[in-house]
Amino acid sequence: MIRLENLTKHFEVPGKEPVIAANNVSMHVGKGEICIFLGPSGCGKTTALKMINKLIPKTSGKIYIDGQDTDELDPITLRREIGYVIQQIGLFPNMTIEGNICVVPDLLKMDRKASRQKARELMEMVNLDPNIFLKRYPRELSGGQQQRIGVIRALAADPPVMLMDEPFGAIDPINREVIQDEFLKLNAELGKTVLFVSHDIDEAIKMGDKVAIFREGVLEQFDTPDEILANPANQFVKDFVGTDRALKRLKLIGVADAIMPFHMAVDPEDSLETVAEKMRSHGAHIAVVVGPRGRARGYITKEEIQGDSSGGVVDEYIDPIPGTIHEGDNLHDAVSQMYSHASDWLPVVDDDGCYKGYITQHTIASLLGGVPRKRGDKIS
Ligand SMILES: Nc1ncnc2c1ncn2[C@@H]1O[C@H](COP(=O)(O)OP(=O)(O)OP(=O)(O)O)[C@@H](O)[C@H]1O
Repeated sequence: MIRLENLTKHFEVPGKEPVIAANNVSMHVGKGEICIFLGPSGCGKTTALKMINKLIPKTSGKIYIDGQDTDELDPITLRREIGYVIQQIGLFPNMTIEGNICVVPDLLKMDRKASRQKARELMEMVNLDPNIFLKRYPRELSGGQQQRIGVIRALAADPPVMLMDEPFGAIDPINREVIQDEFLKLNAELGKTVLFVSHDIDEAIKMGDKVAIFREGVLEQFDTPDEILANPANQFVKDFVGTDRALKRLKLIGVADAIMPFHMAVDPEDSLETVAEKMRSHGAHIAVVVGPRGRARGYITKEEIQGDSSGGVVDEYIDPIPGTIHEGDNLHDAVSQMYSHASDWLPVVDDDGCYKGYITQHTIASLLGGVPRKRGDKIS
């Protein structure tokens, strides 16, 4: 969808050597992918982004969007295809929120009624009540709400490509997490191809299908977040991603993908003999006792029941569960829970609190030691 070929930018500085802000940068970002431009201050992230919508003229190289050489497009036509979101937001203070969102559709003379309806839909998608906010002015919104409007405004004309320059950089950490989640959800539905500047490695890991790490205009590594964390290309990338890169990888793996392949759900009235056999055949150390409504009521261990030949039932050996983890959480959340409960395993539950299976520290450790993973890979 977006292809950069040897993209280069030299800024001429009077009386000095030119600054090389982009040095032969080549990459391809597929349709619907989110690519994060990451790197320290001054490494050329913003310059690379602004060359794509011609806010900064390139020195050399090529930029293709959907196979089209952007040299052949005038800047106005090009920018119609590209939504642009910046940290400073830049809403027009004298226009209502509705007016702000519909600026580009109105300029493009798109159907007024349809664009206003679209504005309402987009607002609902980021949890802003259109009946309350559409008629307000930017100063009547919080910073986080204004930034949501900045994102919606860029999406209003339905461009296939979005350029986002540290869009959530000025938002406090808690709201930033919320707005990141909202954006991911929104884009899962809209499927835009997104280039997103950040200097926050955690944001990059969370948001990016691909991450491009820059240093002094050079693209040092371009890969999936997990590949970058598992196999940094050089010492610079290794230092940049941090010494806790193994722990960061935990955020990339969903709890649902690490559930043990056997559920080991047993009934309180099951005989110990049957359960012991079931555990033996699966090599399981734990079985989870599930009540009539599907909730995890407790657990039993292999060690506890293996010497019992009294013909008893599971109910006699139930220990309380150490806590639960939701199937939609990630392994970082799970490990954190395990440590806080001093447990090496956790039962996984769904929205209704029903038992779905369990995860163990041992499996998590072996997942991290294995080959880099793509989002959605399951354990085998
Ligand atoms: N108009 C300009 N004239 C000269 N040098 C410039 C100009 N614009 C940017 N630069 C230089 O180009 C390099 C890349 O700047 P750029 O703004 O792209 O970096 P960045 O990675 O986005 O940084 P930050 O994270 O601080 O925003 C820097 O060394 C910067 O000083």
